[in-house]
Amino acid sequence: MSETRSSEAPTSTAMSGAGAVRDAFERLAHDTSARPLLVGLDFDGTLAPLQDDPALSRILPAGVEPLRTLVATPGVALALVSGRALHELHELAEVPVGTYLIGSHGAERARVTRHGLDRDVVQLSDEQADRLAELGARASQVARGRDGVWVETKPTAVVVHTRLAERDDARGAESEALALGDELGSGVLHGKDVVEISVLHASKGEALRALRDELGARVVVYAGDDVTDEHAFAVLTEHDVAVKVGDGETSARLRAADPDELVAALAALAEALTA
Ligand SMILES: O=P(O)(O)OC[C@H]1O[C@H](O[C@H]2O[C@H](CO)[C@@H](O)[C@H](O)[C@H]2O)[C@H](O)[C@@H](O)[C@@H]1O
Repeated sequence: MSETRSSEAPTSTAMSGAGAVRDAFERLAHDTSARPLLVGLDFDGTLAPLQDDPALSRILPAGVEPLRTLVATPGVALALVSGRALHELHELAEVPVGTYLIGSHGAERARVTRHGLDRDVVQLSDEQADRLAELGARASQVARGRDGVWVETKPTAVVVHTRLAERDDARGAESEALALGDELGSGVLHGKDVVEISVLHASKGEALRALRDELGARVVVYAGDDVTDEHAFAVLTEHDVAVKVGDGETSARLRAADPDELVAALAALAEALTA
């Protein structure tokens, strides 16, 4: 039933080096034809270092001010594009008013306003809601008896987390979760120590492309760390800027070593935009 989205093998090796991303961002800031500019950023592993407990994830302090500057710059739009449930992304990311939030890998969308979230509400059909409930129950069975494996429930998906489990338990749980996704899901994402089974078709790539079209963005910057971010890289053009954060195969042309390096490059972008 499902479509597994993590197996689309990225092919190229990104250009690394602390200066490469910063240089590309600075060039973009000085190129006035690159407006409207849309900056899309993944959250976990990109703006926020990975944590054993997802509730503890926070944007790096050095990233807060650059994001404010991006949103305040005419001709520039900021979007966080995450697998997180929208309400959770809003709470954890603490982004400025005006930021677009894309949650649940594209299934949810909102804009941050002074009065809270202006959001599109996700409506599950009865069939989808029933399937989500069944997925939750079946995912709990996958976790049962496996130390460190636990289940997160989101508005459109369940996630089997394995970061805290020993290798055999993690592998066993991931393999059973993938099979469960094939049986009952509409889409399966195999990310970093997570298998996410959704009852809706959605992807970061489709959501990013829709936002780009709405805003009429001429250039898009997108940065992300996980295999699920490859779907966003895949919709970019040769004029856009794709940045893989951390290790791993990717179709992105540039690579930042970690969230610290990415955030430093965002600071350079913000500074160049206001110079
Ligand atoms: O698209 P993202 O913003 O990267 O969100 C993807 C998933 O993020 C969370 O899991 C990941 O981060 C956790 C906290 O650092 C980490 O413990 C886990 O191993 C990572 O996969 C979140 O819990 C998931 O629901 C998101 O889909």
